[in-house]
Amino acid sequence: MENKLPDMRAWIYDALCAVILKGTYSNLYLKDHLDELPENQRPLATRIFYGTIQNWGLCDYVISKHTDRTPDPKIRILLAMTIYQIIFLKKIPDYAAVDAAVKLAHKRFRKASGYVNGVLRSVLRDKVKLPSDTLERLSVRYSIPLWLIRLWENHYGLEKAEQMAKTSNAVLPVYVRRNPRRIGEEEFFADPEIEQMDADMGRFTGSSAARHPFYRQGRMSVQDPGSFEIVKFLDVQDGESVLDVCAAPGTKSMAIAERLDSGAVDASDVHEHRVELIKTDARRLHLKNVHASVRDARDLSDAGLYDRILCDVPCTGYGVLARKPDIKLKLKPETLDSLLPLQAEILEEAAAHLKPDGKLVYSTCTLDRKENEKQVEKFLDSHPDWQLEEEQTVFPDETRNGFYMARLSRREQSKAADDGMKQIVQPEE
Ligand SMILES: C[S@@+](CC[C@H](N)C(=O)[O-])C[C@H]1O[C@@H](n2cnc3c(N)ncnc32)[C@H](O)[C@@H]1O
Repeated sequence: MENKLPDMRAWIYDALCAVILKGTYSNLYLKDHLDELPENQRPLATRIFYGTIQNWGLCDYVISKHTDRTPDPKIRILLAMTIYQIIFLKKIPDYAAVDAAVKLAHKRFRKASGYVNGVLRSVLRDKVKLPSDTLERLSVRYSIPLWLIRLWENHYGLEKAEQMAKTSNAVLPVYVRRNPRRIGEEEFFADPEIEQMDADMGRFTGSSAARHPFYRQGRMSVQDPGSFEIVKFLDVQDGESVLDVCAAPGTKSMAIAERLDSGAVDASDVHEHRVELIKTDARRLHLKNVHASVRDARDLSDAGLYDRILCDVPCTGYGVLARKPDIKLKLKPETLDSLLPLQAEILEEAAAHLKPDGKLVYSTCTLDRKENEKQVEKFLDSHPDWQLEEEQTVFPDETRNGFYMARLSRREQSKAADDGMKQIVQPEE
């Protein structure tokens, strides 16, 4: 009988071609295609797939040391995924990884199989030395471009730069957030696949959170603890009105709305298809207090005043590289400062919609002072009636993503000035 199951390495190779050559998002590719593999092959295939993406720069460096030719992009992918296995996967014998690659090369691009064999045999024979310069070594070892390692060292010091580079390759745990409206703490954490961290968050130890009954029943969501910190930092009180101006896919909006008995969240985003994600998730979680709409945060002229505003602005995403390894493939120095004007405009526009006593949180999932501290400093310089209540940088580590958050409010004096009637003196009769 003909075997209809795909060869695992051919499957991984096709998956990497889709991500690296066509720009398909890795998580979406897995969502649509992982079940083509037998269940017992999925964890290893996922590891090799993500591992190759995370270590793309290192694998490419090794290739460059073993061949004078620039390989065809497809052959480079096959070489890289095999080198990843040779360097990192102790359980796979080197010869097995190389044989599988040569067989696949023979099937897919017959003529080049000799070249693939030659490069890989050379990799097995001679170990590659990493550069001796510290920053260059970090750059190659963790597949982060040198300009970004330099930026991190410059902004946060060498130790933190190394931590960020290292954890960009971490395999982070999956965390789940309890929906307190639909399930009590005791029942939630009695589930054998959820390890309790605090009253709301747990570590998910099962194979798929999205297939867990609690997820389908709207009793839990997937969220990184660093992202949930931003929600807590916004400090929303029951009954308050909340505006989330860059809300899609809605993770933080949902976390806020679940914790309100009264009060509502206006969750808007500029991309229509992403606003659909907010609506779908609000339905799944049975949240009627989330109002999703398409809106450019640079023009909120149709919005009123709010008690709490969240500006979770688009950013370079250097804090979430471990969970979104595709970002590593697209890192380019020219994109570095490209979002600064948009972030500043969003903050400026949103601030005009805060009630006098309200609080606004500006947050990013990146580690870059220009997008974080400097952005807030610039805002405060041009708004002397505002103050920084608190700011926090959460560095990514082996357990979670990295984030920046700053809570801003108006100063006491300006609150009084905003309350116009107190300043009016009645004319004498
Ligand atoms: C960091 S993500 C937000 C994540 C979201 N807060 C959550 O917790 O699920 C940034 C969002 O900003 C949106 N965005 C980009 N430019 C925008 C603009 N001009 N106005 C509103 N949203 C924008 C993007 O579509 C993206 O969904």
